[in-house]
Amino acid sequence: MAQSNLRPDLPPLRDVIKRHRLAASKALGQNFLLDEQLLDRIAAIPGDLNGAQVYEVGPGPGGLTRALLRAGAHVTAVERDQRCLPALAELAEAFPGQLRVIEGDAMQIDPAREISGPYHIASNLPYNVGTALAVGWLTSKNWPPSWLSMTLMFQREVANRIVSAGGDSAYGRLAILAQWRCNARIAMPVHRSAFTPPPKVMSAVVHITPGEQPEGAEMATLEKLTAAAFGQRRKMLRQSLKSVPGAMEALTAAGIEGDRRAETVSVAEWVEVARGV
Ligand SMILES: C[S@@+](CC[C@H](N)C(=O)[O-])C[C@H]1O[C@@H](n2cnc3c(N)ncnc32)[C@H](O)[C@@H]1O
Repeated sequence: MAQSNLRPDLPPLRDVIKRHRLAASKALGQNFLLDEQLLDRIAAIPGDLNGAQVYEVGPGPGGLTRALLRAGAHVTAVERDQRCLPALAELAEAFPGQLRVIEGDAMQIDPAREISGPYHIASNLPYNVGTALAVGWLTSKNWPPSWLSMTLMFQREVANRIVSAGGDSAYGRLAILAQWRCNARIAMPVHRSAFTPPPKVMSAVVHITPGEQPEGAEMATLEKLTAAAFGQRRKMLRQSLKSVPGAMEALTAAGIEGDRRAETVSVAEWVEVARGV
């Protein structure tokens, strides 16, 4: 695959935004990152991207996109806001053959259909659809999935819910979904002041890589169990799991006492229960 070590001189992102009149739209979750050093650090999280394929949701004026391109990645980016397309076309010209922009709604797009071969996902996600997109990629029917890693910006609270190891209020279905067959960690906290305009909340970049799917455990069973247990998270498991056939027997077989609550059960223990249902 062609690799680019060229570092074209690019105009500052502030100038791009001004010239293309990209006033941030709240409805589209637009909070732009303009600090190129920070963007280069985010683009470095997946590791060496030289010649790699990357899928990006919401390039906006192209801050993260240019960092990915500088790292030598071949980027397929989906942007909903038409106003950003001329700025992205300029970026594509500066990195010939490295950037393809799809105008559309990422909720309607399956990256595996757009990119042939494995790819990384990297995005400063629009907050209104970020969790739904990540859940879609995490619940891929094919395992290992076609994505090699995900480097995703979330509100800090959502990031904490993804990486929680249990025992706290952040722990729930999202943590289990993210961790039962993936490794998930917070790679970088990002202060709200790094964004233009600054959002009300703090953010964090989460790095997720696929692991082995545990044998004998089905995602549908895991979802059923955790929906029941975390839907009534203050209750003891012997109460909250009553509605799931076979759950009590599986709990006993896994050596988990019925008087425990959902958030005290580790991801590995939930997998063990799912195996037994
Ligand atoms: C938080 S901004 C990030 C912009 C840029 N990547 C950056 O880091 O500065 C989110 C971007 O996602 C775009 N967006 C919002 N909803 C989208 C959707 N459903 N599909 C594709 N892009 C979307 C917005 O227009 C915006 O450009």
